[in-house]
Amino acid sequence: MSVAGLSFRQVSKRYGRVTALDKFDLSVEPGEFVTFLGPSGSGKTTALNILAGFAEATEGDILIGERSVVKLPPERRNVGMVFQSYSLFPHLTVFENVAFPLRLRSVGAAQLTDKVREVLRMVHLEDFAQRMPNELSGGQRQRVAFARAVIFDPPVLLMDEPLSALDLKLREQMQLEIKRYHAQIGCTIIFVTHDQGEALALSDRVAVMREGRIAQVGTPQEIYDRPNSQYVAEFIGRTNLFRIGGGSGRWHIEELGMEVAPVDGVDPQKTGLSVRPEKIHPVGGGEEGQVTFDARLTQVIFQGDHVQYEATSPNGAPLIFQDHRGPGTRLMQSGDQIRLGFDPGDAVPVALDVA
Ligand SMILES: Nc1ncnc2c1ncn2[C@@H]1O[C@H](COP(=O)(O)OP(=O)(O)OP(=O)(O)O)[C@@H](O)[C@H]1O
Repeated sequence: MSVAGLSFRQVSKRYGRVTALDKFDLSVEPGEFVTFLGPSGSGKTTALNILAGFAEATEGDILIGERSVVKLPPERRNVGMVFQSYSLFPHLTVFENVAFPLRLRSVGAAQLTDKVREVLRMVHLEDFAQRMPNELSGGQRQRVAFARAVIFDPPVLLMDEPLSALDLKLREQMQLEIKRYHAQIGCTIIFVTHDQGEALALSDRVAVMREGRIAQVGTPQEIYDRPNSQYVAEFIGRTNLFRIGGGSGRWHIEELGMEVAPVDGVDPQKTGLSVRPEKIHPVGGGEEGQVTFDARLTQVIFQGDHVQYEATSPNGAPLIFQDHRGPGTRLMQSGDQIRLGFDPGDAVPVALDVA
């Protein structure tokens, strides 16, 4: 099987006065697993539909491999698809649904049967080959759709919320299957989800979308550890966002009533400091080099392996932090006065949303 990279080049899509995609630019390497992540309406499905050929770009170009595909119908783009809108054929059995792409390609009977069995085994549906789609659960249908999409070893596989109908356990199982499939076959995958955990778990790179554009694209670790903006920091996981006040010289963190060293080349007017909850810890006092401050606990949420705390700073700003529990750790109580601290290196400058 050949593996193809792809690129969106300044692709825009307008529906009347709505701009669903706005000069969208992205290059994906052959074999890469890239996820489009973003809130409802940010343009994820539009980007995938245009790549698949189900919608036409208003302007711009799309390349799969070296070839522009914008003039090709969906079936000539040679991509596998698991789309909610691209449902199973209701009058065909599971076996025939899955075999369909091979019949289109005139694959011989023996090879076809072997291959259908193999992919049905992969999605744990080998005993369901003779069922009709209306005799399956939503999750089973999604797995048949996945089997049908991958059966012809497509160089590019597109998936739009393929796991949304599954319960948590099955969802995690299918995530592993998709990861295993990708590691084994190495095709290029474009995956759409609004589940950030799923995006971080599966992808080589995540493109965080906002109003038809990419707000940030990077590895899951880059996106989580080094968000470039308040939008990305708040969309991926939870964070504490501190405002910077004061003039030149040292920066004044308003919420904590304290000063920190400025970061070169960063405009404090347009910048906040994002500190992830797990980077803030209770401290004994006087920790060298740490930013430390007083707080009062307002909420203690026990989560098994860790505890999630909510607190307020002396000037009433809300804070969140979490602690992993060592053996015999005493849980703090709501109302406790504590001292918290973080390493200044864990405060990431992020562009503030313009009000
Ligand atoms: N056929 C259409 N006609 C008019 N507007 C559309 C059409 N399809 C999408 N839009 C608009 O384009 C924008 C992007 O929609 P899109 O479906 O790409 O978002 P999404 O990020 O996939 O959202 P969701 O997570 O809800 O599926 C939205 O404002 C949507 O209302």
